[in-house]
Amino acid sequence: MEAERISSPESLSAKFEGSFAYLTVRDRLPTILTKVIDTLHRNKDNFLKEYGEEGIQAEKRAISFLSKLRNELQTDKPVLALTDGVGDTEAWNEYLSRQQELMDNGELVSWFKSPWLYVECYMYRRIQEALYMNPPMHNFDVFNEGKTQSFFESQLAIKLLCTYLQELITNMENVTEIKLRENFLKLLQVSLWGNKCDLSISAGRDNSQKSSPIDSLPDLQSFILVDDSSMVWSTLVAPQGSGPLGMKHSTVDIILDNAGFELVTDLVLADFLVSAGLAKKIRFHGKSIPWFVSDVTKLDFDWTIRQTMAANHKCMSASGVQWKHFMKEGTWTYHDHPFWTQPHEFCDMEVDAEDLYRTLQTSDLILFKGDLNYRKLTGDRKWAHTVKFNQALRGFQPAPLCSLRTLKADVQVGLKPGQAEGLCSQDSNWMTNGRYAVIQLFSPHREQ
Ligand SMILES: O=P(O)(O)OC[C@@]1(O)O[C@H](CO)[C@@H](O)[C@@H]1O
Ligand SMILES: [Mn+2]
Repeated sequence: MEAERISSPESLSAKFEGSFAYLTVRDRLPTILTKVIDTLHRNKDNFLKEYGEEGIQAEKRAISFLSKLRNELQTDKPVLALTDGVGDTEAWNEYLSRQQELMDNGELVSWFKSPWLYVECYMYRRIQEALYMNPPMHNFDVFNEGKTQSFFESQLAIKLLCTYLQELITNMENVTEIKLRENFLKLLQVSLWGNKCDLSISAGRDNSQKSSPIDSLPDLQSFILVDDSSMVWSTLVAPQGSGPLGMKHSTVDIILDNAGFELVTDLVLADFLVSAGLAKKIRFHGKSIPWFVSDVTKLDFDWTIRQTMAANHKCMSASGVQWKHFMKEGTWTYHDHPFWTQPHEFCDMEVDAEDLYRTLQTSDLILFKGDLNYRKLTGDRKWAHTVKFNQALRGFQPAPLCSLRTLKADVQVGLKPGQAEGLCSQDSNWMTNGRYAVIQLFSPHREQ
């Protein structure tokens, strides 16, 4: 494993002028900070109503902290240690020291010189610091409005999807294995394309699902660059090559990404897995702080189930009621380990978050949703496109795992020779425009 790490390519970074990382740090991150500041301004009256003068003072201090942060970023100042003294502060500051050791010629870790993955995660953690340092604002989710809006803007697609799910469940009894497999593959793809709807890539602008998620699948098929979905199915139904369909008592872990439409697609897939007897337990993993604009927190997760239950639409509310029931009886559980909101590459997990790694080792299949998880799986490095997924994981192999990701960052491994060149000639932004996707599996049980 050590040899593999030594041969790892360089991290993506804003130091490569003109790269997507560079443009993100230069343009997208300051825009997001400006929107956060605007959100605090707009909520001034609410803070006054809720907390009186103390609320207003806290809001002012948080805004000034965030304006300073934006300035630090834009002028490429050194990255500062966190001072808020909460549970993960030390881990963050220790990670900063690690980054410092990687710098050449005594240069300081800074926004435009250090790994993009690190500084981008760090920005979201600093936004949280602005709130932690200014109670009573510490529980305020600066991204809440965008997340709830994206859920409401996708209502039609959500209703269609819930209707589709309820029909599948009603007709589940005499379904053949071929049909079951077909339905599974469809819902896996719906969950995959749900990842188009994130608000970080659009710097907070509306990016919701407007068309029918099932009807669009055939047109999207050719945009899936790596499609290991048949092997995902095999992993689910007979992981060790034994056991009849549905007898495996599998645990499936879903590492969630975005709230809004994407979360609904994940819940629908999870419902199908349980209702079809393909999984016995689903463990959802979300974020413990607001993260990358649209990522799911526990509040978003619970809110989404409540909203779905309360919908004035038969199939949607039936789905919500079922999901609430799964949570209540423990068939579904929600977890938010702090590691998910730290900047580490996942190959560090076994050492830096051993408890989480041990939990994931008990999984039969781990689904990693979204682009940021892919970046962390592959370390956000300049891999050649033909490098095997397994190699880019650099020893991160807790259990069979599958990435469901639309491409929104310039890292992609596991392509066939010539595939990337072909894509480049058709669409020069293929790695970052979210039009393409992968369903990419690593399984210790199969030859890589
Ligand atoms: O993980 P997600 O929600 O699919 O994507 C998050 C994301 O849009 O944020 C970054 C842009 O700031 C991109 O690298 C990345 O694709
Ligand atoms: Mn996200």
